[in-house]
Amino acid sequence: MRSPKDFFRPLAVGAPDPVREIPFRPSRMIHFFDPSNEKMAAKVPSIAPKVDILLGNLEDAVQADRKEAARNGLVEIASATDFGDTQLWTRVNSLDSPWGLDDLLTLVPAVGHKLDVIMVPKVEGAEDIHYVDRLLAQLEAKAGLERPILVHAILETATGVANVEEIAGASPRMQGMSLGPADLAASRRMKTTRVGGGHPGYLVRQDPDAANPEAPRATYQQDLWHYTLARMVDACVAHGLLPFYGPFGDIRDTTACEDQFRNAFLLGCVGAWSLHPVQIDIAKRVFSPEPADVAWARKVIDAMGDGTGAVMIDGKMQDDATVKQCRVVAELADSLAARDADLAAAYAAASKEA
Ligand SMILES: CC(C)(COP(=O)(O)OP(=O)(O)OC[C@H]1O[C@@H](n2cnc3c(N)ncnc32)[C@H](O)[C@@H]1OP(=O)(O)O)[C@@H](O)C(=O)NCCC(=O)NCCSC(=O)C[C@](C)(O)C(=O)O
Ligand SMILES: [Mg+2]
Repeated sequence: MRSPKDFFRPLAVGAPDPVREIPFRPSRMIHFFDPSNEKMAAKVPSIAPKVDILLGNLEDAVQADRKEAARNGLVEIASATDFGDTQLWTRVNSLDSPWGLDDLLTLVPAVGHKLDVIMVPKVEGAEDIHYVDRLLAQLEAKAGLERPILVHAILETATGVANVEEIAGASPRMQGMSLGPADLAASRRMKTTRVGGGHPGYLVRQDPDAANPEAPRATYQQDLWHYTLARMVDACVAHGLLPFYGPFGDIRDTTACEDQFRNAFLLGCVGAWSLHPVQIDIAKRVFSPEPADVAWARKVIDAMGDGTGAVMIDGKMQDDATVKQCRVVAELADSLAARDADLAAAYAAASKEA
């Protein structure tokens, strides 16, 4: 293990200094596109201003014989497009694949100055992050990059979940994590064939009615992903990283997608993946606090003065802890509103009414 004194030293001579804190930028959705798919690639300039993060996917969902086309397509798109304040990410192929190394060797010199974050799939432990960390430092030094490229891990194997804390703390480059429910289900031998979301068979059933044991008993579908997501959120927050829900594969079921995203939002995630244009607005809506909640948060912050003591507002007790909860909501609203005029107007109107 590196000494804490060395943790923030560059891992290659000439590489940029590692960041001390992960910058928070609006991150409500990571929109996936396949750079080898001409139709999707053609939509990039019009989608970029509508999303917080655009991700050129090189891994799963790109056919094996299209891997090079996807890699080269991403270089072309990244070079030709002005992304404004939208972040550009990529998901490279896994470290044990025939393509992962070439992805990094191609992308960093060619478009490293445009890439904010590299998503690494199937991360199993700190050793995977250490490998990428050193390699990126060497490539950054060689390319003369002035800011470090950050790393995002997908949690999609049982071993990765078991090692989630050490992955989160493996490098100052660690920006965040996402849940990978499809690979994780396979790795754990779970018996769901869905990509994220609930399952009708994973339920609890109401007790029988003693007076009428044969009467139908209500069942309640449970969240298969709650445990993993909660562990991931804690590991991320403990290490100053941003947690994201991953993909929701049932594109047509926009209602269940919204529910799953909202659970993740309430639990502490900053965003989710959008796999199809229809999921962009769902993520935008869900991961932006409700105007009424923002107005309430501001009211509590105003009433709490220096943030200590206890007061009653509209019948509810407020104190040093609740003002912190309210600051979380208000600060997120402020950072989103700074980039979104409609949201800024909605928050201002709701605060005026409150
Ligand atoms: C689901 C699919 C096949 C339906 O694609 P479609 O063409 O059948 O859908 P459509 O409704 O007919 O599409 C309408 C239009 O939108 C376009 N379009 C469609 N999607 C996009 C997009 N993302 N970005 C930009 N444009 C898009 C599409 O090209 C079409 O354009 P057109 O009107 O000109 O004909 C398609 O949306 C798609 O391929 N999405 C990305 C899938 C992906 O990236 N999967 C990997 C992430 S999930 C994962 O890896 C799991 C994980 C974490 O690893 C793990 O849990 O283990
Ligand atoms: Mg996967």
